[in-house]
Amino acid sequence: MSIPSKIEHWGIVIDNTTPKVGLVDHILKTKGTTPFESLKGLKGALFSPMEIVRLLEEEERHDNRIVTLNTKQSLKSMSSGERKKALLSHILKNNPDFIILDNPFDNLDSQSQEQLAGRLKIISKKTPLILLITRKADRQVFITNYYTLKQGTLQPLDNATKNNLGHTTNDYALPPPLKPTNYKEAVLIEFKNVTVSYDNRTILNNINWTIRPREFWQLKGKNGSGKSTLLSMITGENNKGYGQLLWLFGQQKGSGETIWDIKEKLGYFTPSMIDSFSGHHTVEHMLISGLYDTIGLYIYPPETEIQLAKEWLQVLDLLDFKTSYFHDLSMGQQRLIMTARAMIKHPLVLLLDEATSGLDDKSSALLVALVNKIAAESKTTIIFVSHRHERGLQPQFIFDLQMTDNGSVGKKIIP
Ligand SMILES: Nc1ncnc2c1ncn2[C@@H]1O[C@H](COP(=O)(O)OP(=O)(O)OP(=O)(O)O)[C@@H](O)[C@H]1O
Repeated sequence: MSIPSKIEHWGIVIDNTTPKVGLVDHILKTKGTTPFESLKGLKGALFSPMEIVRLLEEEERHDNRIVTLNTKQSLKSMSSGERKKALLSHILKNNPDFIILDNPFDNLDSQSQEQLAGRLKIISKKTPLILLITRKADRQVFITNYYTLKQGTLQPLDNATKNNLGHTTNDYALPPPLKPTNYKEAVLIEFKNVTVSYDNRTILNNINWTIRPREFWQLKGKNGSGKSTLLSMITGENNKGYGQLLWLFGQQKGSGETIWDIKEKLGYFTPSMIDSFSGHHTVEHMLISGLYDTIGLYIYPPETEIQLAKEWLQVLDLLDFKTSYFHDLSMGQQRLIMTARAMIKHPLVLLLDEATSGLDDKSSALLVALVNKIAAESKTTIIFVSHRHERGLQPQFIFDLQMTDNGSVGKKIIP
């Protein structure tokens, strides 16, 4: 197909209530009509988290390595930033006529965001791009036409929507735990000179990190710096901690603790937990399931737990959705519920891994407000992982993974 001489690009500002699959279908169906007249007859490619989930499933279920065919590393073992780079390179190899990019900057550290912005600018000279974005900061200079979806049709973005960054919180107190903790030690987690390597490549170099009760940490670091690796050593999912000086809740790693001993003390949320969850559970039951360390509830809960869920829903301002199905909520609402689900038992440590990725500004602000509230009103230690400078987040400490040729070193920063 021939590409028109004047290349047009579109930015579509979406929020977490926008049905993205429907939007992409809409764009593909309406190419050739306003505002996509110039795409008539052209063949597009999709760059999106949904596409990465699909490729991961291809790899997992059918051993079909589409994107990483010529590399040693599987998509699964790549960091999220590396996955995005691999997908974009794969798409470009196929020379699409236009590309729809769903929140391409999400999950990228600031340097990778700049690199991607530079790459897109170059691509934009030859290929029409349609950018779906949820964050104002992700607008690109080469895009002059911004749209938003209203009642199923795309309309030029008005100033009111452009500046809609408001958020609300309410004054309900955080519900207390059903069972108070009896943890008495001064330290919760301790890494002493911990080093992790994969395939002779050092990822984490001599990490020293002491985490105490009631602390509020942000874990930062560029893509591939080892944040997920470090977290997986805390959750017990990574066996690289064995034989190292790593203590979890007073016990040295590998000294007989079970994964359930650890899970009991942790509350954990990362958005991929929702991607892979397809059950039909009510919002109330999703919340209560955090008390059982399951995702979704498989028993009838006692009255005390139903009451507790109600109090949490009041805090979240979602009481009206108590009996709705979890999967019918917007993405922003789902993230609030999953954060509260991870917190409902008042774990010793609440781990939130990229909890705001893909959220629009308003939903991110609500989630950040909830996390700050948890920090202020509970005894739980928080570890919040995010690439973005999260506006309004109030951590006491930052653990910064700084990449070197010999793996990342960790630095404690007081913001
Ligand atoms: N099982 C594995 N085999 C080989 N390499 C791995 C494996 N797991 C992680 N890595 C590599 O270790 C490095 C750190 O990955 P990790 O996912 O911990 O980074 P990250 O800081 O969480 O990145 P991102 O912000 O992009 O998610 C990456 O280069 C990744 O490719």
